[in-house]
Amino acid sequence: MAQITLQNLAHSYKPNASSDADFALKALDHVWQNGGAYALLGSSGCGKSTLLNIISGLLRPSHGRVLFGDRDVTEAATAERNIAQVFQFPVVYDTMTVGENLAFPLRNRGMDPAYIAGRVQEIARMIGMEEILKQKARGLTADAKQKISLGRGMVREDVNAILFDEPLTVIDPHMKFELRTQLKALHRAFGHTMIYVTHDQTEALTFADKVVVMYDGRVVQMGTPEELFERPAHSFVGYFIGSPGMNFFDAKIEGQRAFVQGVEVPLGAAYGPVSGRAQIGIRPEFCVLAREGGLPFQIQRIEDVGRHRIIRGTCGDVSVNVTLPEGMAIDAEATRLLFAPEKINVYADDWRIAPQGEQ
Ligand SMILES: Nc1ncnc2c1ncn2[C@@H]1O[C@H](COP(=O)(O)OP(=O)(O)OP(=O)(O)O)[C@@H](O)[C@H]1O
Repeated sequence: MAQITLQNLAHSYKPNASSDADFALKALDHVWQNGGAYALLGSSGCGKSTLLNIISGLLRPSHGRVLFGDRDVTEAATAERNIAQVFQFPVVYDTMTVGENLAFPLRNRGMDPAYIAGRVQEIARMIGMEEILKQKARGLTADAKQKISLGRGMVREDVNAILFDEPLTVIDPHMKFELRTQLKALHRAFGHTMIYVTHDQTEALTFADKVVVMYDGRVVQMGTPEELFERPAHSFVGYFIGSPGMNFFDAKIEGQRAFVQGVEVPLGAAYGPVSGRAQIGIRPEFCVLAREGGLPFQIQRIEDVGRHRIIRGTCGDVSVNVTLPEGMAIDAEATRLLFAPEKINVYADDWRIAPQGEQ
């Protein structure tokens, strides 16, 4: 296993890239710690596959270096990098049995047969396939075949990293949770460095210790699920993480106060001068309906989403979502919206700014 370091890495598919817009992956420096479980999250086209392909060696970056431990592998082919990969669609040999498929990467490297047998048993147990090890893969469902692909991705103990590219795409929705849980268990048991690409925030947040959020070719934040929720570093993270995402208001910031639509909103901490477009961001979970104070609020509709309800409304011309906790009644006379001051984040040109005194 190895720590993976990306040094001043960037990639353009164009031969003579000049502007920022020409880069599918904008310059980044980043370290993936040995043994970490990472998710690479972002919407379609933000550069996730480009980054993953550079790490796996399928794509040579136009700028910068990739290190595995101390070794510069920028020019090294995939086979030399000693990584396992699991793709969107199952890659399974139909003519082989389930057990032979799982054993394939080990046999290929001439490992000891007794070791292979033990390791295949161990993996089969973890993916729930012990009973069908002798069955041919032909005729198995797409779910089952993808489970084999996942198992085969995990079978080698000596890989530098395991890369997953949207591995649950073909999996039935009710199976996704089970497989994610299994992957998490496999990570705990074997401690491999794992990088898991997805555009699904639930998959990212349940799988990873650290989530790397990409937007428009840039890594905009790398953090724990809690950090992404509490302190989104970029407005995109605020929108993208959470259901529904964060509410944003244009604001004027003065010390420990914001002014939104002419109304004073107390902040949880003091801020220095803000340059650029200033906004405050507040999650729907931290907004409260009231009869007085705060901003004028008009309810448009109420959605029941199981355990809680979401109130969709407006403050002036800004659409706002409010999450109403389970069991709480809606006050029909509430026409104002209050925010929990300590839960408000302040943004300048989409980037979060730290309040005074924050480390
Ligand atoms: N081979 C290529 N040649 C030229 N442009 C490419 C190539 N592959 C990707 N791109 C462009 O690079 C950008 C990033 O694409 P990439 O596939 O890395 O995004 P992604 O986040 O993985 O998207 P998806 O989730 O849809 O796979 C996109 O604008 C895409 O059109």
